Amino acid sequence: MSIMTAEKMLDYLYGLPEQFVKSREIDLSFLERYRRNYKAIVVSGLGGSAIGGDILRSYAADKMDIPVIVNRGYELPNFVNRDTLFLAVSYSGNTEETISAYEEARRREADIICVTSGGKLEELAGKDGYGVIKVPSGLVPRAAIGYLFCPLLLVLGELKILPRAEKELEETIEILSRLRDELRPELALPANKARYIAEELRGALPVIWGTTGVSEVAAMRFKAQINENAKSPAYYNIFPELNHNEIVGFEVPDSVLSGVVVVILEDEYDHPRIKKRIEITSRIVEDKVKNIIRVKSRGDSFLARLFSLIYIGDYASVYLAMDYGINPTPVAVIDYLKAELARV
Ligand SMILES: O=P(O)(O)OC[C@H]1O[C@H](O)[C@H](O)[C@@H](O)[C@@H]1O
Repeated sequence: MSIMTAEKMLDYLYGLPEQFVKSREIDLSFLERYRRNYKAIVVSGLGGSAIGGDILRSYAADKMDIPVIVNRGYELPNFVNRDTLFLAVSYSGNTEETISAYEEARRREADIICVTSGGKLEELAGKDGYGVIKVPSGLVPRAAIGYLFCPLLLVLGELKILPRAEKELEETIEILSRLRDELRPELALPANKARYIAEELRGALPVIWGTTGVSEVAAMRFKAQINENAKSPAYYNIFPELNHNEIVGFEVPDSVLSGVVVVILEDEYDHPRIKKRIEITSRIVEDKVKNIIRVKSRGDSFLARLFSLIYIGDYASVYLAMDYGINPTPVAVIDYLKAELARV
């Protein structure tokens, strides 16, 4: 494991708690004209910029009386109209799907706020007269998850669509600050949970399981971080859904399953029936796969618990990259894809 190749990404990871601290200083005075009764919130973005929307969606599920929808594409659902608050999130500001969705939201006369570090999105929003929350540049989108999520939470809090989450943010900062010491590269196995997970995932096919609620988004994030950082395939699913299909897929010959490592992301507040499902399912698959790793969330509040799982997964994905001798930061194949798309 060489720290050199991953230095940049490890620095970004280390700085995550400070992203929450800095985000609390965002000037939200522009929100005066957004004080309306919206019928829906739509967050539009891709990859590392969309996941903040998913966190908001799951966080808001038991707190809001209007829906939060996450849109990952060029087009918008039919319901989007002038009663919609449309949050366009793109770290670079240049993701074509998000720009297309933004333009569609403008045509539908939705109220729009952009979260970006610049690019075309900032330019368009400036020209069209919409609010822009500018986040610091110089990171990669997936490393800016604090900067990209916090504004969504703060905007909805300021507009009284969601209760303010100051205490939750405080606890999240505390838990992440503690975790980064426990997960730092210098801390060896087995005490370092992220290094342990990476070690187990090396040479394996990662299958990540979360649960509806807190760990669902963490599972989705971990899968994507393994893809982009470690350049490895990975798949995710959630309880109870996976008990109705994926669980049947463990009857194939050993040769197919012997390379699979299942990571289960658990939360103390998981529904009691979900806890039972996790136990039974683990028993069913444990002799068939290479290993099962169980990871528990930390903290009390929803945000702290969710971000604790995200943080462990983020570190594990970078350690997996290091174990493979891969630089976690560049994503050459995505750059290639974008260049090819730009030609047509
Ligand atoms: O946040 P954006 O700049 O809109 O980028 C959205 C996505 O674009 C690319 O595909 C990157 O490789 C992803 O990591 C990123 O999350």
